[in-house]
Amino acid sequence: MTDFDPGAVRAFRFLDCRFDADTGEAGLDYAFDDGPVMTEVLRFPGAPFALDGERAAAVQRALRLLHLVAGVSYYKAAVPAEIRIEAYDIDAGTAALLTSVYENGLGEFAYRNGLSLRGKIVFPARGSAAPAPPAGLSEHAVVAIGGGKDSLVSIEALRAAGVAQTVTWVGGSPLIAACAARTGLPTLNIGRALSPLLFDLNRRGALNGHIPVTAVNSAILALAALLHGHDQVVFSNERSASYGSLIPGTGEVNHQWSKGWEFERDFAAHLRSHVAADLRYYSLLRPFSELAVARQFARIDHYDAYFSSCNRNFHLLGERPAQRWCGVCPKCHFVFLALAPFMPKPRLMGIFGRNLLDEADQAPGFDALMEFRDHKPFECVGEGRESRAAMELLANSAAWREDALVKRYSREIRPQLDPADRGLASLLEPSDDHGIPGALWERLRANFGA
Ligand SMILES: CC(=O)N[C@H]1[C@@H](OP(=O)(O)OP(=O)(O)OC[C@H]2O[C@@H](n3ccc(=O)[nH]c3=O)[C@H](O)[C@@H]2O)O[C@H](CO)[C@@H](O)[C@@H]1O[C@H](C)C(=O)N[C@@H](C)C(=O)N[C@@H](CCC(=O)O)C(=O)O
Ligand SMILES: Nc1ncnc2c1ncn2[C@@H]1O[C@H](COP(=O)(O)OP(=O)(O)OP(=O)(O)O)[C@@H](O)[C@H]1O
Repeated sequence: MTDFDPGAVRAFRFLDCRFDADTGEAGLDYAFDDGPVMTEVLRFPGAPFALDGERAAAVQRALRLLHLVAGVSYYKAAVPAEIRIEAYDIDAGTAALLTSVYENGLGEFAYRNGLSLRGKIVFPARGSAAPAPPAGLSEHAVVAIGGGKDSLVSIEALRAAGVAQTVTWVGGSPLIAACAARTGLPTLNIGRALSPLLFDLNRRGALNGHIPVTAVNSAILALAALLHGHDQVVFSNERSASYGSLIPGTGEVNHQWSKGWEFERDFAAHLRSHVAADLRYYSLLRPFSELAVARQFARIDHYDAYFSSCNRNFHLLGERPAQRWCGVCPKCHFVFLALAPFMPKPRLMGIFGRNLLDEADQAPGFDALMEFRDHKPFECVGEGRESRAAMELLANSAAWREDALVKRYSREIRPQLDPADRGLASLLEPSDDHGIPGALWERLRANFGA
C-alpha cells in the first residue's frame, strides 16, 4: 500500500515533550499537518529522580533538545518545506545547531533520494536564551557503548585513567548488553521506542534513509547524565569519522557525519551554553585514526568472544545475522583488515570464524574500502588511505601475503599507488582537534603509544 504522499505534506510539527520523574519515562510528540500524533518513548532507569533547582531546569532544557534532535527520524519521512515548533521557543543558536544536524546528518539520505536539502531546512527562531548556569554535577562519565571495538577501547582507557564511569546504551541489543556486562562496570540501559506510526508510514510510501543516529544517542545520553547528576558524556568516535565518501559529481557525503568532529564540537558547545555549564561532551578517540584504535584494541583479548562491529546486529526490525560477524558487509571487511596487522592471524580468524582476505569473491568489498575503482562505502569504515596502509602492511607480512586478496593487492593495486598513498606512520599520529579534558588527554596519549 503506497497511499502516503510525502509531496502533499505542508508542515512538520514539533508538538510537545514531557518527562515523568517518578517513572523515568519521556514522551516526544510530532505530527505532519493535521495527521496523527507520532510519539517516541524513552525509558531512563533509576526512577524516581529527585530533581530540583538548577538540575531540574537543566533536565527540562536537555529534554527539549532531545525532542528537537530526535525529530529527524520523523521529519525525514516527508521533508516538508515548513517546520513548526509549537510548545516552546528556540533561539537563533539552537536553530543553527539543528539546521546543521538536519542538513548534514541527512546528507546520505538526501543523496540516495535525489533530494537537495541545503538551505531548505528552516527552524523558526524566536527570542534569546540566557547562558545556562552549572547544574551542580559530580565528576563521573556516562560512557556510550555500541558493542564494537571502539567503545571498549575507551572504557578500558577510562578505567586505566581511574575515571569513574557508567557504561550506557540505548535500545535492546543483547549483544551490547553482553559486552556491557563483560566490562564488570556499572551499566545503564535506556529504552527507546520509535513511534509505530513511522513504520506504518514507511510501508505506505514515506521517504526513508539514513539518519544521524549518533546525534540522537548523544542527546539521550546528555539527558541521562543530568538525571543522574553526572558531569560528562563520553563517546568513542575516531578521527576517521570526520571524512565522508567522495562521490563523483556530488562531492563529499558522510554517512557518519554525527560521529565527526564538527558535530562533536558544536554539540558540546551547545550543551555548555544552552543546557548546563558544567556538562561536558567529548569523544575519547577523536584524535586517533581507525588504525590507531584497532592497534589499541588488539592489545586486549578480554572481549574477543563478545564484541561485534557488524551493524547487521543492530536492526530494530527484521532479521539479525546468525553469527556475530556476517563476514560480507563493509564493517566486517574493514574491521578484519584493520585488526589484521596488529593481531596474530589465528586470533583474528578465531574471532571471525574465517579468513575474509582469502575469499577471492570478496574483492569488490575490499576495493571499495581502498577507494579503488569505487567510492568508500556508506558505512562506519576508515579512510581509504587507512585501508591501503593496512593492506600494504599485510603484503609485507609472511603470515598474510599469500592470501588471495593480499596477493591481488600486490599484483594489481599496489603498482598504481604512490608510496605516500599507502604509508602507515602518519596515520598513527594523534591530531589536535579534540575536546578531551587536559589531564586525561596526557594519560591517554601515553597509553596509546607504540
Ligand atoms: C541497523 C541499521 O543499520 N539500520 C539502518 C537501516 O535501517 P533498517 O530499515 O534496515 O532497519 P531498522 O534499523 O530496524 O530501522 C527500521 C526503520 O526505523 C527508522 N529509524 C530507525 C532508527 C532511528 O534512529 N530512526 C529511524 O527513523 C528507519 O525508517 C528504518 O527504516 O537503514 C536505515 C535507513 O537507511 C538507517 O537509518 C538505519 O540506521 C539506524 C538509524 C542505525 O542505528 N544505524 C547505525 C548502525 C549506524 O549507521 N551507525 C553509524 C553512525 C552514523 C551516524 O551518523 O551517527 C555508524 O556506525 O557509522
Ligand atoms: N545503542 C547505542 N547506544 C549508545 N551509544 C551507542 C549505541 N551504538 C553505538 N553507540 C556509540 O556511538 C558511537 C559510534 O558507534 P560505533 O558503532 O562506531 O562504535 P563501537 O560500536 O564502539 O565500535 P565499532 O566501530 O567497532 O562498531 C560509539 O561511541 C558507541 O559507543
